[in-house]
Amino acid sequence: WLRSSFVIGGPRCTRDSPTRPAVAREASKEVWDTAWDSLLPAGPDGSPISNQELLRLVKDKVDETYFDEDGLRELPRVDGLPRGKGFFEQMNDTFWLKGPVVVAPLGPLRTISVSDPGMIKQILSERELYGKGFLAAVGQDIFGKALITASDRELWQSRRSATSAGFHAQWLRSLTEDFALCTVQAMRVLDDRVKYGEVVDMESFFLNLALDTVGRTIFGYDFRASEQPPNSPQSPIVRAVYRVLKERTEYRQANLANLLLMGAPDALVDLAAPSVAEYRQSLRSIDAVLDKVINAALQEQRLTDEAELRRRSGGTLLQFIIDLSGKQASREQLQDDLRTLLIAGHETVASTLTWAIYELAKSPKAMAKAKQEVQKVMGSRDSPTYQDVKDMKYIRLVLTEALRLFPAPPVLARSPLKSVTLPMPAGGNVTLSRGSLLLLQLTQLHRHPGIYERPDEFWPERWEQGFNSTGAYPVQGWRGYDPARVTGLYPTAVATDYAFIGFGGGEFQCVGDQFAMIEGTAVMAMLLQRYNFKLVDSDLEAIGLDMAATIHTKRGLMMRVSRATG
Ligand code: HEM
Repeated sequence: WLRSSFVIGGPRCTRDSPTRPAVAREASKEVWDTAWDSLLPAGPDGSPISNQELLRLVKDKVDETYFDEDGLRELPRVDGLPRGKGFFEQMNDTFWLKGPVVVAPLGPLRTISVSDPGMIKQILSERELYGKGFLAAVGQDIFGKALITASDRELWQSRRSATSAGFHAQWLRSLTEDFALCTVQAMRVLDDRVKYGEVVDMESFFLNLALDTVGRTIFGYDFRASEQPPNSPQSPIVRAVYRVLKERTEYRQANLANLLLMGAPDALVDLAAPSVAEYRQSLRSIDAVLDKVINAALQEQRLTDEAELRRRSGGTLLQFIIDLSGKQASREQLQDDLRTLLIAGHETVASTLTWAIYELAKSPKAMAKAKQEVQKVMGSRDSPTYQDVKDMKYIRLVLTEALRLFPAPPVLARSPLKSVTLPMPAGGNVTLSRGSLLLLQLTQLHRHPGIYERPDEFWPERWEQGFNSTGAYPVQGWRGYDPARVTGLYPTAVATDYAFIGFGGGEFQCVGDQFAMIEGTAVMAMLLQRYNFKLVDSDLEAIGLDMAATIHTKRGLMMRVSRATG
């Protein structure tokens, strides 16, 4: 999808001939505008952008192409990427050629891609001025109306409060033990494969492990994914989860019909699109499990106040939400919340761990340093504590650096809820109409040559000291990075003045960021303590990259894993 945001569209249509009589054009424009306004009127300023209103994005493109009406005329355009190069090189070239703000086609729509930290800061930190627009609409049949997709502010606010209260400090601390238990379970299977000298797909390993951790900690269900053969899970529920993930990341890019058929009745879908029917069946299987765990949590319900709940250690996030809110949240709402957490908290963590082990295996110095840290902090203990996670700073920087290079997701989408004027990095302003589709390009921001020294290099130590704008591309107004501003487990958007937004920033910042960092650090430490890792092929071109909801490999991350001695 990300790739298509640059590539789809082909050559731009030519604008209207200048010889066309201006009067006729004005008249037809008036008819055209009136038709749109009566059929699909723009909503009032500040209101959520409805799915129907999103169709007005097509109008913007037609206005530009046929009526030469284009408020974005001053911005550079991208029609496609240079061929025959790797993804990151292509993004780099585009940056150098066109700068950090470009207009790019996405099928029949027009997008504005941004990779300047100042503009991104303005977009992410302005409360209530931007919604998630297009991407929220596209994801609604998967996530329902929960945090990621709730365009209605009141609903989003209520789900955000309920969920983020659940991620309280006491619970987060107690999670380290759960993460360790899941990792021990996964390592048992890994040990068998290591014994027989098999090549292991570490991407699948991490996906399975991250599914088990989310199941255990968020809603108390043991998927036993780590016990399944990688890439061909036998349990129907694990298969269903992966089928839904695939829908999110692959099928929709490959076949737009899947998306168009989402509202169609089952009988029609069964006939017209077996893959959509299969996807719907998978969603139903997941909901059946969620129904079961919600029932169990309701039976256990002990209504109590938030202060008491915050002192509680252990238990699942679901139990917390149910004990806090009683029957305020409907069963349907709880299902949407859980499906959102299941998907948002699973693939992202697995992707970060995958790229972290890839980079460590490529960098013997970083690997040795990481292993030394584990040895120093954990000694002969084989499961980390929360204090260990805090003490293993280098491992946390390894994860941060992997997330900088391979952000998950690689793009954030936003749409202004009313017309906004944004200052441009090189001076001047750009005015965006309500509903415009903004794409914040994390892959470019995180490799910005004016921010990061040797931007494409894996170099976790860069986060140990402060840095300011450098090199041939100075970034006006960027405050620089100061480690003194890091208060939690990783450098946030605020600490980096929006140069690193691996967990987003502003009001929609990731609700599971601490959860993810604790999990990532505990899992990585346990693996480094027990095994050595060697890449079968380190070349990214050979591994193959798929840009989707996360950056994942085309064929898995194949590694030779052996038991560490000593
Ligand atoms: C390394 C792992 C993770 C990464 C890189 C990550 C990244 C992100 C990012 C960038 C956003 C902001 C999206 C936007 O602004 O449009 C986000 C939001 C979110 N994340 Fe994460 N995430 C991770 C782990 C998790 C985990 C473990 C959970 C839950 C268990 C989670 C749940 C969510 C939810 C619910 C949102 C939506 C928040 C809202 O809109 O209020 N994430 N995540």
